[in-house]
Amino acid sequence: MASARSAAEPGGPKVPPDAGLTPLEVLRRLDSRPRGLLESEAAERLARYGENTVAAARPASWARRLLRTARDPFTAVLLVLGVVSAAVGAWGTAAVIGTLVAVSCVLRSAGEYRADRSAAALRELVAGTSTVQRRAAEGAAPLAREVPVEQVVPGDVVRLGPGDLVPADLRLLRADGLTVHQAALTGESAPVPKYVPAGAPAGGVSLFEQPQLCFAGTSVVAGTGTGVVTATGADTRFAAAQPPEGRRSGAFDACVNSISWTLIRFMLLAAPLVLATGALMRGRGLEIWPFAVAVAVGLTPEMLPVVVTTALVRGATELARRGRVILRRLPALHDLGAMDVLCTDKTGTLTQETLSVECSLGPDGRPDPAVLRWAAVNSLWTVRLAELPVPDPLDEAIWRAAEDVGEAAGVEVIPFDPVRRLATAVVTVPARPGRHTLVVKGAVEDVVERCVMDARARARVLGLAEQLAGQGLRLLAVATADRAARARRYTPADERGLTFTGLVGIRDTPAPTAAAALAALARRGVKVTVLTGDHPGTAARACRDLGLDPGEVVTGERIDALDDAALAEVATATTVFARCTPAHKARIVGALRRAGRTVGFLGDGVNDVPALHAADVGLCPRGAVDVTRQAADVVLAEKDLTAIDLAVGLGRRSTANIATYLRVAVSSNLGNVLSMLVAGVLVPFLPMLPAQVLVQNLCFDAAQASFAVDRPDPAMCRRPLLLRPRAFTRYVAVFGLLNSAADVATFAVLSAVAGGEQAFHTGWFTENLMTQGLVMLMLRTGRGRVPRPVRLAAAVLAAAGLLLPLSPLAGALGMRPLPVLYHLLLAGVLAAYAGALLLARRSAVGRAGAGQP
Ligand SMILES: Nc1ncnc2c1ncn2[C@@H]1O[C@H](COP(=O)(O)OP(=O)(O)OP(=O)(O)O)[C@@H](O)[C@H]1O
Ligand SMILES: [Mg+2]
Repeated sequence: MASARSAAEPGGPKVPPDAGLTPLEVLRRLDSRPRGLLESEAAERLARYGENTVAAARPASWARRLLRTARDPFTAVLLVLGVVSAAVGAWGTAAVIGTLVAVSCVLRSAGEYRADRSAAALRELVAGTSTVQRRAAEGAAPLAREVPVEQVVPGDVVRLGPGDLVPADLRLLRADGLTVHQAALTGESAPVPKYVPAGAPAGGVSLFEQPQLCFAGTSVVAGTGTGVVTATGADTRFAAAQPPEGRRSGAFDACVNSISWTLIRFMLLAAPLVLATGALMRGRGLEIWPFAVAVAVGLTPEMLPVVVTTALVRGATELARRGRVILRRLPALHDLGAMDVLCTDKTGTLTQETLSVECSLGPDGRPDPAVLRWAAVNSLWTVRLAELPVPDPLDEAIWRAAEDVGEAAGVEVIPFDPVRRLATAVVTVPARPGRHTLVVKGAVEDVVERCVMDARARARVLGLAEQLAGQGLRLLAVATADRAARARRYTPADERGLTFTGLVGIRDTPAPTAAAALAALARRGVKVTVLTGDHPGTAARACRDLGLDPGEVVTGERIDALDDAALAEVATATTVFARCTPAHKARIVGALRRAGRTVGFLGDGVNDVPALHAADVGLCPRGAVDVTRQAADVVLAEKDLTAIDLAVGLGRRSTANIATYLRVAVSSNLGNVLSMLVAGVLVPFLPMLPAQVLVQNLCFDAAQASFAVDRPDPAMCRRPLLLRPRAFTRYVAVFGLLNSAADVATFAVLSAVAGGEQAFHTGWFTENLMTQGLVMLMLRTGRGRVPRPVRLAAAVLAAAGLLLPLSPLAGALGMRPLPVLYHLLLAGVLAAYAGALLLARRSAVGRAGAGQP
């Protein structure tokens, strides 16, 4: 990928985009034609100018990966402590810290590498494509075909349709109702219209405001267009704008960060505290710096990044294999586990994508095939006149049902957009020469509003719609208008003074696995809320068919009347929102998040993109349009909603394992630090040599990394699972104190049976490793058999505690063998400690901290 670029000419052909050139002049400068490039020209340009990718999209190198892992706060603090140690000449400490950092970074980047590799194959499935118009040979007809976005070259003629990502910087040649979302470049959240201005483009406005230019990194909200590529890859404005890397961090990252910073504050406090105690109580100076640093390092759960990555990679790989679910952002797995509300749109997600027309009714409610015929005229021309037809399930259903569409000829279209909820085709019919017929179809309320009819007739139509929607039908209202033919273009302002023609009812059947998936989510404590643009009656009925009680349906109009606080309250209590615009969907998601919920959003349309961005975790089916897939964190490779349930389960398992690691590691580290402070006062020598602190720490870390593959208590996975910093803090305080109490008891035993510095160091070392092994087995949450890696790690840890003082390494570590009596008494201390752990686990603090109800 990168090689093509390095061989490439920098810059590409120079076409100042705002130079006031006409479209033809732009084409000439790019050595292109309106009919598109030849395939051979495109291949030659691809080699010359390189692939159409921005540097950030290329896979990271090993060096970059390693550097990235070092950016984690613990690693940074450790590095600082290491550098300070080296500066004061404590080389041993500096070396051990260096080793800790290196091990953690290497393990972590290896994990990330594996994750990238295993996801790469699946990611191909969701890679973006674009439609280019090229010719096989001079004189051959141009052919519109999809190519991977990377293969778009300068001079290519590209077609755009709703849901497309603009693949490169473009100068428009034609456009129809084209609106694009430029937020990635301008921060402006409202979509802006793009068109080809009559005459040469006006100067003086900023580049992004120029209507004839579209930019890489933006996306098409509605309408269609054709444009010629002026710049690709690193030459685009998008590359120049250097978008912020990645996207917002989810709920899980926020929790881990909050816990991390609490610990870092503790660490920064621990070193000065040790120095001050040493100075005040024993009159010691800076010579105990290595000990102070060792204490601070002893507090860090250095393996946290490793455990997080390993647990995530394991979850993601299993998900890809079993559920064919692709995570575009690895930590999204945890957000799925924490999710307690899933907002979803309806058609194509909860109901089947293929729809079928069931009835075609006149204003009086009697069958009238003419209504369907007009609807088909509208469908046919809105699609035919689009630059890039995007198959719409409603339009497809209408074509299939309509037998003939008469002899209307299309003139122009005003494409559908989800805020207007209308699509209009302007046609001519042979019977009415010199006239234009506007054929409008769309949501019943929006069409009726623009029709000339009295209040009674309007009420009758709305009543009829209500009744049909109650049967679960999707409805399209059809209206027409007869106007004098004109050359001036039509706009939405022309959609008024219409004559109401009738209603088309379309059957919307539940997706096969939807009911089962909704039930499974309910069992897991995830509330499902439907946010649809459809009629309230249709939405309510579809929910009932899926076994979901719709309750009172809230419509978009009501949402507009609510402020954010009121909306949060309504959103928590509502199951179905109907007649939502894209902005409504995003507002509801935002309101739920502010109310403290962790929100997922599942949708497949362009109209779902703002909500996907607003959610903690965005999901979409694989068939969704490009922008939607880009906005989602999670892509369901198969149209099977039960995969969401699997993902939620795996997300919770991963979070539970990380929580176990944090609880065990932090509580025992905290206990150790407390004991060191206590021992610092009790004994006349350093309570533990820096090397001992660090070696023991290394042993703990290595053993506890096994929690990444633990099997947590199923009870933990039954509810949405989020690390709760408050409960966590209380938990580690209580268990830390218990741990320290066991240490102090050991000090008493040691002073009774074996005096001296070496004996103290050895005795405490042994006890520490053995209690650690015990805690690993007792503070994990799983029931039944302990997974082998955890069992093995705990056993090795305890054995190391017993055997290291007897080994040849003992001398180097400043340890010596201890009498049997000590070991017998130690067994007593351990038994008492185990009893205390059992009791504490059952207490309220123990249960809440372990995430149990
Ligand atoms: N191609 C179309 N032409 C005319 N009207 C349409 C078209 N597609 C949808 N509508 C109207 O707009 C309304 C909203 O549809 P839209 O697809 O924007 O909503 P949505 O939120 O995606 O709905 P869903 O939850 O069913 O997917 C529909 O109920 C329908 O009345
Ligand atoms: Mg939709």
